[in-house]
Amino acid sequence: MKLQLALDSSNSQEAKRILEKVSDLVDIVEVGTPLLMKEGVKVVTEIKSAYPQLEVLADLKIMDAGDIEASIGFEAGADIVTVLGVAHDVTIGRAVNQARTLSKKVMIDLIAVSDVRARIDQIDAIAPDYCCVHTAFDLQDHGMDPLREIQLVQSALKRTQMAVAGGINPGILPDILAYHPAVVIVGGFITNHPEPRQAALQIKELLA
Ligand SMILES: O=C(CO)[C@H](O)[C@H](O)COP(=O)(O)O
Repeated sequence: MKLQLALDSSNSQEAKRILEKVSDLVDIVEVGTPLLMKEGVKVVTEIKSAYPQLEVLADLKIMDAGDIEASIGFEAGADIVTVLGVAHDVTIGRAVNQARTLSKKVMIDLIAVSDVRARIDQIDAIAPDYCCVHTAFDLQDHGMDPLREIQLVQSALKRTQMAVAGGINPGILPDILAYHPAVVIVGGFITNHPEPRQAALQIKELLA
């Protein structure tokens, strides 16, 4: 099971300071959407060259032009790019083809997919690398319970591995781990913690 650290600060210096403290504890470092919007894909290049041993995910949340936008992330040094599950199948397929050509990976983000039961089979048929059950930032204080969706996705996926994201902390993590996700994505619990390393160690202990 991999730990993905989401760096969603819009300030790359701050994001890099946190990464420096926990880089030995994480498997994948995510350059978050706010950071990409503010500073561009050059942050992906900088982080990949500073930490070549880590996988770097560019959270591009691609919605169209799957091959063009995925290659922007891959050419910048990303190992994985994200594509929205609400995008058309052809968009997901083009991003996946691009990834296969370059020996890279695609993670599909199920954020805002209304009928997950129907969509998950269609996405799995395209065989991206990961499919992420994601509780949106904007819903995290609305008492969302992701476990039902996690269970549904885990039982439906045949060709694709499951990732889980959105407000993950040590309180909910044990319940999530019961569904054996391939990737656990943690952002704010680590990055907003007064002691990010302590927070990351707490998560690692639960993953062990
Ligand atoms: O993609 C994201 C928001 O759209 C975040 O990176 C993801 O939700 C993880 O961060 P957190 O643990 O703070 O929710």
